[in-house]
This record gives sequence, C-alpha cells and structure tokens, in this order.
Amino acid sequence: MNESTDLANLDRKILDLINQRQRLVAELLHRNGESHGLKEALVDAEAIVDREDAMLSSSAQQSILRHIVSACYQAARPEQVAFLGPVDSYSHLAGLAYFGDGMQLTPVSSIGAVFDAVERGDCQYGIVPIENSTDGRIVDTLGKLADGEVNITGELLLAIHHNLLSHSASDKITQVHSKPQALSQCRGWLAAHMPGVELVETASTAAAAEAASTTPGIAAVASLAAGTRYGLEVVQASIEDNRNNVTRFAVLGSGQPDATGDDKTTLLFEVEHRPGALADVMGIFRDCELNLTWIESFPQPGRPNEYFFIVEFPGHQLDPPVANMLTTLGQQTQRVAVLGSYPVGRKV
Ligand SMILES: O=C(O)C(=O)C[C@]1(C(=O)O)C=C[C@@H](O)C=C1
Repeated sequence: MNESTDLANLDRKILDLINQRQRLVAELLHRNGESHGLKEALVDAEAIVDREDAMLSSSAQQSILRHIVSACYQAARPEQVAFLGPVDSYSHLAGLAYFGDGMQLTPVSSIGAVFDAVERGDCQYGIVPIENSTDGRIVDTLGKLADGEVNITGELLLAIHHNLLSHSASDKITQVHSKPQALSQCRGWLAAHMPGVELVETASTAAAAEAASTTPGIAAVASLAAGTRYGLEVVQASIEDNRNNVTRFAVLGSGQPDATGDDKTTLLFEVEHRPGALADVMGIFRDCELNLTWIESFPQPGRPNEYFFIVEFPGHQLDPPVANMLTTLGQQTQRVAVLGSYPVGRKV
C-alpha cells in the first residue's frame, strides 16, 4: 500500500464517521426537538478542543469541527443565517467563522433587514456588526436592538484588514466607495494617499467592491475575499489606520442560551429624566460588584434630551449576582430589557 492509498482510506473513514455523526444528530433532533440547537452544539464542540498532543493548532481543530457540526445540523434540519451582503462582506466572513460553511448564509441588503429576517422567522439566526475598535458603536444595530424583538445569542470578534481594490491604477482612481464605517476606519490613510478623491458611501463593503468591478476609476475599501470574487487588483493592502482594528459581531436569534460559566450580558435600560438618575443606576452595578465592559447612550426617538443606555458586563442573567442586580434595577428604572446573556466570544 502506498501513502496516497493510506490517505484515501483515512479520508473514507473520516467521511464514514461524519455520516455516522449526522445520523446521530438527526435522531437527537427528532427525539429532543429544539432543546439542543446548532448554537449549543457549536459551544460543546469548542469545549472538546483541548488536545495537547495534536499537531493541528487548536484554532484549526475548532474550525474543522465547526464546519462538521454545522454541516450535520444543516443536513438534518436546514437553518439559515441572515447577513448584510452581498457575499464576502465582513458580516459574511464573520458568519462563516462563527457558524462554519455547512450553514446556509443568506445575504440581505441592510442591517435592518437582518433583524427583520430573524423577527419574521425567515432565518433562524442573523449576524450584525455591533461595535468597532476604531470607530465605536454601529448605530443601525443599536437602534434595532432597542426594539427588543430579537435576542443576542452569541458574539464573535473579527480582525478587520481593509484593502483598496480597483481595476484602475491609483493615479486613475476618481472615487473611493465603501460603507461609512469602513471609510472612517481608513480616514487617515485615505487623506494621506487619496487627497481630493471623492468618497462615496455604499450599503456594505462588498457592494462597493461590486461597483468597482463594473466601473473603471472606482476603487473600493473591502476585504481581500471581495477583491478576489470581483476580480479586482489590490492597489494597497492593510489600509486601516489602526493595525488592531477589530469589529465585534452580535449573533441574533430567538432563544436564550444556557449559562456556560464564561458568559456576558447585554442590557438596555431607561432612567427618569432627573438629576442623579444615571448615577443611582451606576451605584447598583457597583453594589452588585458587576464590572461594566461597555456603555453606550442612545437618544430616545421623539424625546429630546432623553436617552436609553446599553451596557455589558460579565455574567449570565441567571447567575445570582446578575439576577439580584436585575431585580433592583427593575424597581429603580423606567424600563429594563436583557438583550442577551451568551457565551463570551472568541477573536478570529
Ligand atoms: O460592509 C461590510 O462588509 C460589513 O459587514 C459591515 C461592517 C460595519 O458596518 O462595521 C462590518 C465590519 C467592518 O467594520 C466594516 C463594515
């Protein structure tokens, strides 16, 4: 037997095992219904990747397992994830990294449409950017989260490296297209290297790459994957102003994930319009020893000078310190809504 036959035999065994696994998933879903969904299965799969003896890195093992887990679920019970498209947007790349490519990822045309698809039940999950390390919060996402129709069920932190992509050489570029957040993350580089070139806002970075592919003189700020898909040249790679540029994505769904021991909670609250109201709420977090990792204020539509607040802190809403804090907060604020308690996300 030569090495290539050995390898082919191993591959057959791997496929047999995956098929065996798929049948087991189908049986479990038939018996237990919705109680153990894809999201929980992905969390379980991550937890078993801890093999010191393995030659593959733990991130490679995780990525292989994620694809197998999602392909098995997809075959047993097809589910869809809505994302801001077209394909090869950063939201698409985040969806692939989180769910694996066995899952059906469905492009829609705006962040609002991702929420709508999950609310209507057309898609079981959605993935949306929530915060960028250079540019801050993503307003469209926070506005829709405040409606409270869907939950955050997970998160993923994606390293973002932008590229200037075009059919034209840099001295022939007359317009640079991209989503406002992406243009903003590169504003220093664009001011230094493309002075006087018109900046045009698009619905997504991948939509910008599509536009650049059809019109000479247009360049896009987008992912390398989008450049390859649309046959564009890389005029300049890594043009983000901050080398550690990271966007945090929220995974939307209708369920409430169980506690895992390494969770965080995203919370929305509204306080009375009176002196010290916000300080009183901060005192509740202090007394319950909950360390805030994010705080955002957001204007109340149609109520000048009034705001709602979104905060995040470690812990699950069913953990006793968090549950106690929620009871007190409920008594002292006008509105409290847990937007999600979910496992702390990994960075890819
Ligand atoms: O336009 C895209 O490719 C997106 O997925 C959206 C988005 C965003 O709005 O933050 C996501 C990540 C990057 O920060 C830039 C753009």
